[in-house]
Parts: sequence; C-alpha cells; structure tokens
Amino acid sequence: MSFFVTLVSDNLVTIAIFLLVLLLARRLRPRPGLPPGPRGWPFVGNLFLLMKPDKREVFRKLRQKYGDLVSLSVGGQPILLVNGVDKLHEVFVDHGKEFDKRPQVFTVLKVGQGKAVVHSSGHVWKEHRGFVLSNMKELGIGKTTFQQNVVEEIKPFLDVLDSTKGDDFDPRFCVQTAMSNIICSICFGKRFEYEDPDFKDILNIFDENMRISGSTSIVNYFPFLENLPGDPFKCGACLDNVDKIQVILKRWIERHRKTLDPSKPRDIIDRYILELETKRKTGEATTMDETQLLKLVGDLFVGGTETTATTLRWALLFLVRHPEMQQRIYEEVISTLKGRTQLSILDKKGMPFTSAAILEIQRLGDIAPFVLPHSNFEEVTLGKYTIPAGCVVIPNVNSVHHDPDIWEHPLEFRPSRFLDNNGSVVNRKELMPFFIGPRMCPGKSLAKMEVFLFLTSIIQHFEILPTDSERLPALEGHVGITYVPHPHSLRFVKRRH
Ligand code: HEM
Repeated sequence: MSFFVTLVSDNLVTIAIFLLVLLLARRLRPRPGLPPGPRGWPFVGNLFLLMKPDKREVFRKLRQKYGDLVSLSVGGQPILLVNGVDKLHEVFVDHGKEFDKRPQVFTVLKVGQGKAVVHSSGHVWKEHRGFVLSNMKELGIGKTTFQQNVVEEIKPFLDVLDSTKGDDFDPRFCVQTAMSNIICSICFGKRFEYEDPDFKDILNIFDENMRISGSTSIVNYFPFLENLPGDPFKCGACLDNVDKIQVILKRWIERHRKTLDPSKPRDIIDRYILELETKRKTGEATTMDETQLLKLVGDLFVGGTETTATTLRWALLFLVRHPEMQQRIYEEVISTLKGRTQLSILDKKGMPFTSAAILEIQRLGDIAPFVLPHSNFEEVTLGKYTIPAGCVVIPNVNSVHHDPDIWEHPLEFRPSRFLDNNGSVVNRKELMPFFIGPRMCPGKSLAKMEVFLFLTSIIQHFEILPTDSERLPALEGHVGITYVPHPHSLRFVKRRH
C-alpha cells in the first residue's frame, strides 16, 4: 500500500512538474511573429532586466544579442525596443503615424490624464499639438521676435552666479528657475521673481514628481499595485502632487483671464481661451476645454524646464573638464560681440566652434536616452514581424548617440565631430536629441535658442572652474526619464574684460 502511495505520489509530483514546465514553456516562449528577445519569468516577464539602474547598458547588451528590434514583456504587456538609426527611422518616421500614440498606462492615463500634448493620443493630441506649434510660431518663439524674453531672463540669472563670488555653487536650482521662467513668459506673458513663494512651490512639486516617477513606473505594468496600503510605489504621492500643481495653475490662469484683452492676446493662455470661445460660439467640434488648458501649461513646464536645464548642466560639466574648449568658445564669443554686450541667435551662424560644441553636448549628454515611450493602437507589420496593438515601444536613442560604430571613442567630448575640414558645422542625421517623426519635440527652436544664449552669456562673463583643481567633477548621472548629472558644485569666477 505504502509502495502504491509512493508510486502514485512520485508520479503526481513528476506529472505536476511536467505540466508546470509545459505551462512555463508555453507562457515564456516569445509570441510567434514578434522580433526575438530574451525569455522572461512567469508573470513578471523581463521585469528584472528593466529594473536595473542603468538601462543603457542593459539595452546595449540586448541589441548585441538580438539585433535592432528586441521583444520584451512585463506582466503580459508586450514591449518593443527599437535600436539603431535605420530602425528608428523605419519605425518612427516611415511608420510614424502608426506609432505616434502613447501607451495606455498609469503614467499616461492617471498622471497625465491622457490630456493635452505629452500624454495624449489621437484627436486630443493632434488638436493640441497643432495649437502649440501654430501659436508658438505666431508668438515668434524660437525666432528673434521672442529673443528679448530669453535675454530678459539672462540678467537675473547672471546676477545669481555673480552673488556666489566664485565660491562653490550648485547651479541646478537657478538654471531650472531660469528655464521655467521662460516657459512662464510664453504661458503667462510674465516672469516670476526667483523668491516668489508660489513659483518656488510649483518648481519644487514638479521636481519631486520627476524624482518619484521612477518608483511609480512599475504600476504601468501591474496596475493593481497602485492602491496598496502605505503607498509603497508613491502613486498616491505623485497624484497628490498633480492635484497641487493643478490648483496653483488654475489660480494663475483665473487671475490671468481677468486681464485678457481679446484684441491683444499676450500669450499661449490668452490664445487658448480665445480659440476655445470661438469654437464654442461657432459650434465647431473640439477637444479643447479648461482641463486640457491646465494640462497644456503643465506640459510646457515639464517639457521645457528639466530638458533644457539638464542640457545646460551637462554643458557646464563638459566645459569644466575641457578648459581649452571653454577658452575657444570664449574667444569666439568676444570676437563675435565686436563691442556689443549681448549676442543674438543670429550670431550663431558665424560661430562654428560654439555650434559644434553644443551639438556635441547634446550627443554626449544624451539627456533623453529613451525619449518617451510610444505605442500603436492597431497591429503593425514591420518587415517579417507583426507588432500587436497596444505595444509599449521604446526608442533607444542612446544606441545611436553612443554607438562606437558611428562615433570614434563615443564617450569622449569632441566638438570636432561636427566640423568639416574647412571648420564649418556639419549636421549629422545620427544626432537626434529632439527625436524624429510626428512626435518630435515642438520646443526644439526655443531650446536651441535658450542653450546658445545662456551658455555663451555664462562663458562671456564667467570662467567656469572645478571646486577642486586636483579633482574634476565626475561625468556620472542618474538614468530616469532624463539622464541627469549627479549633484555637484562648480565655481563661477567673474572675468575681467
Ligand atoms: C534641450 C531641450 C529639449 C530636449 C532635448 C527635448 C527633447 C524632447 C524629446 C526627446 C521629446 C519626446 C518626443 C517623442 O515622444 O517622440 C520631447 C517632447 C516634447 N517636448 Fe521637448 N525637448 C527640449 C525642450 C523643450 C522645450 C523648451 C519645450 C517647450 C516649449 C518642449 C516641449 C515638449 C513637448 C510639449 C513635448 C511633447 C510632444 C508630443 O508628445 O507630441 N521641449 N522633447
């Protein structure tokens, strides 16, 4: 009897193991038709790979093993990693219209509420992106007409650097504040004092949400984690911050509305309110409304602050480590100024070394290594592969910006990569900091103007030095949505002209 029990139970164990293996093998086999990719664990899929702190390295190895298109999955959600300049063009330009959506996950639907530009898809996105592009153009943003607003922000910024008297100083907060203030001038037609409590509040909240966005990202794949007691993934904190931002922005917009003169729209908010009123009056179908406006202003803040500020912070770090290049920029600035006190964006054409250095800062800094995730709402055929609807599609721009097959010694700072034998600037299609295709950054011209005017003004007035001449600041950073340098201090020593 006991032998019989042992036989049956042994077989039961064997059968159970066999069934389990069969089940796992079924679940873990990559779906037919998908590009190749690593096998995942049951239920969590490739979560452990994606949880590693530096995904640039993980993705580099995946590309080496599986090629330019790699299939991953987390919690049953299919993910497509796109590498290399050709595949990025094929997916996001040739198939741009199919892959111009955002994934329908926590960050997009709850944090961004699927509204305005950054987090929207379909009609809402088309209408709001169109609004932003045409109105930024009409306001002359990125062109000389808007230049004065950027220049106005440079003076108080340089005053802050001057007040440090060449002592150790972390420029992070003042760079972010200056960049946000330029967005304020686009949205509210005015700048804020650096010490304004509401302004400081909103910047701190945006900053905190950027920091905690890493913890919430797992909820994109396992939605049930959102409501766990104790808020371990900070979803509640993140959504509370979104509410706080909306309360401040709502108050600002209401105040602004009271001084609106329909014959003289001053900024993006005036223009939105007027366009919405016209559409309502004429009965034209629209996705525009007051809640979308709140999100739109938030999008411009988020899209236009951290990105430009981070680019400038990398610029300062690279130039501290390369004083000879800082000196070359300084000489170009002085010889171009010809006695004037402020450069104009129109001077950039005649400053090839500075222009090449900025391109190299964007390549090496690579501040948006994976852009923002895209998605497709319908099945798409890519060559021999079939990409299912609702895939999370990750553009791996880092695979281009730091590719040793494209750039010799890619981790070295060499502006000469963007200069030809005659010393003229060469624009290379392998540089795509603002990305490509229909979702390409709408703030590109403004960002280029900001980086050029701020960087040249800093170098015109200050020599940027390390805090310790024996130990240069490290070029390491944190890879989140953006690639941000670790906290560091520098010295800004006033030049004697
Ligand atoms: C150096 C500075 C900047 C860089 C490197 C940068 C880069 C990017 C990238 C890579 C994207 C994602 C595109 C995609 O999802 O395919 C993006 C989107 C966006 N950027 Fe920028 N950006 C910068 C400055 C700005 C500025 C100054 C503004 C504000 C005027 C802005 C507003 C936006 C918006 C609203 C989007 C969302 C576009 C959409 O989803 O259709 N950006 N940016």
